[in-house]
Amino acid sequence: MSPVAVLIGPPGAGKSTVGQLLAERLGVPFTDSDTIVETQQGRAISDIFLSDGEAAFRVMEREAVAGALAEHDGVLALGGGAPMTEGVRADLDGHPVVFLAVGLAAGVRRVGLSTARPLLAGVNPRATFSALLQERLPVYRAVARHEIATDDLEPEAVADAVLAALSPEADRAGR
Ligand SMILES: Nc1ncnc2c1ncn2[C@@H]1O[C@H](COP(=O)(O)OP(=O)(O)OP(=O)(O)O)[C@@H](O)[C@H]1O
Ligand SMILES: O=C(O)C1=C[C@@H](O)[C@@H](O)[C@H](O)C1
Ligand SMILES: [Mg+2]
Repeated sequence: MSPVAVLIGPPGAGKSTVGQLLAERLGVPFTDSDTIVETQQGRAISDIFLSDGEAAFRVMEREAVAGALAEHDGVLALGGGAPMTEGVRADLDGHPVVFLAVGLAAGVRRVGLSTARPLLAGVNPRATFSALLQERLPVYRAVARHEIATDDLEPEAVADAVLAALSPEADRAGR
């Protein structure tokens, strides 16, 4: 058993929102590596960052992703930074990975100033988000089979685009 779709992308790309829609459409379960880590740890990711640090979180995240890739046969959304871990990238090989892309303006608008995202909780979330996009874009692209630009699409339309990309024909052609 393995996921029918794995969604990656920066914070605010819509992985959780679109992932749930997609799972409903396909009649399969949805899970999110962030939720798996929080459930296993019994605390919020912001608390894990605060007390254990990011490196410790990345280890927990890698284990959560590996487990879900092996066992979850629905839609899986990954934490925004998960593909930056080499072991996660190796584990993603062969899975139907879809990159939900979002530009700086839309991304910042969507994430707002939520303290639930520890990496963006600094003094200049816009600059942080911009640097994060630059660093991660090539990595997201390298691991994904498909890329969907979400800036001008409602979540329902993004779900449509993911379904179209994952249709057997498009998938075989790597489109
Ligand atoms: N295509 C979209 N158009 C407009 N708003 C969107 C779209 N996708 C998501 N949103 C909104 O943006 C916010 C962030 O979406 P979501 O939590 O799904 O992102 P995420 O990729 O899971 O982020 P994170 O990595 O932080 O978990 C939510 O308020 C959601 O309703
Ligand atoms: O972009 C990131 O590095 C993160 C995104 C969230 O999904 C969480 O996994 C965590 O806040 C880190
Ligand atoms: Mg999410």
